[in-house]
Amino acid sequence: RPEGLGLQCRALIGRVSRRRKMPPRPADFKLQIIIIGSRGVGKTSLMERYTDDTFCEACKSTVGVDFKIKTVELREKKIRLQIWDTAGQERFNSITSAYYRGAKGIVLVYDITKQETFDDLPKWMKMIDKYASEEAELLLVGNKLDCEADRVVSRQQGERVSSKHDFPRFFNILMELIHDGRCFLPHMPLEVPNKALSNSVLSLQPEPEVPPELPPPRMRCC
Ligand SMILES: Nc1nc2c(ncn2[C@@H]2O[C@H](COP(=O)(O)OP(=O)(O)OP(=O)(O)O)[C@@H](O)[C@H]2O)c(=O)[nH]1
Repeated sequence: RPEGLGLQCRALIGRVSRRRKMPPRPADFKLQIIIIGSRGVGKTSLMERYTDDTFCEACKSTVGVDFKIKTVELREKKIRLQIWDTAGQERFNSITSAYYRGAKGIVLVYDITKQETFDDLPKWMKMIDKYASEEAELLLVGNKLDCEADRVVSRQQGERVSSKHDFPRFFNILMELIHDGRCFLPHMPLEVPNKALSNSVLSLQPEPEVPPELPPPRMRCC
């Protein structure tokens, strides 16, 4: 064994273990996002594609709620996203509505190939008005753009809904995350009406880094 190798190894191990002890830089912001919309529009698929880059072709319906965490960098700020995926079935509304309050961003999804999911939007808007915080920002998303041949909801119809409601709180944070490229929903074909971006991410108050609330038992499997 060449002389000094043992020493070198020890020195390397020392360096590695010192590096391991370095605590990760805490997030500058914590952001809770909730994904809502009718059954089967692709809420879980959006979340899983975003957090794990996976796509499940035959997912089971979500029961209650599920969540995932992802940390992203945006404009040199570290943002820890806690993404809540909710069941689209009405019978879970009493459970899912409890998760609206803490959300800073709400992604409301419909399926461009299923008229009824678009017709359900007013029902979801009522849920938002009733349970979500006034400051929450909303993003309307038409999903399953890869099924263009089966489209029944036009882009203009989506645009009309967003302008009819004309929420001042529409889009801001979430649009920034999308436009950042690396961030929210980068791989999925989506339809989001075009609106100006804002500085709202940077105007958020920093929040202390606390562990997420305990999730409900995971009752979903793919
Ligand atoms: N073609 C296509 N299929 C999709 C897309 N997103 C989701 N799906 C499929 O649509 C089905 C429903 O997807 P989910 O993600 O489970 O839908 P969900 O909104 O979470 O459903 P619930 O939990 O019942 O509310 C699954 O078979 C997915 O594979 C998409 O963008 N394109």
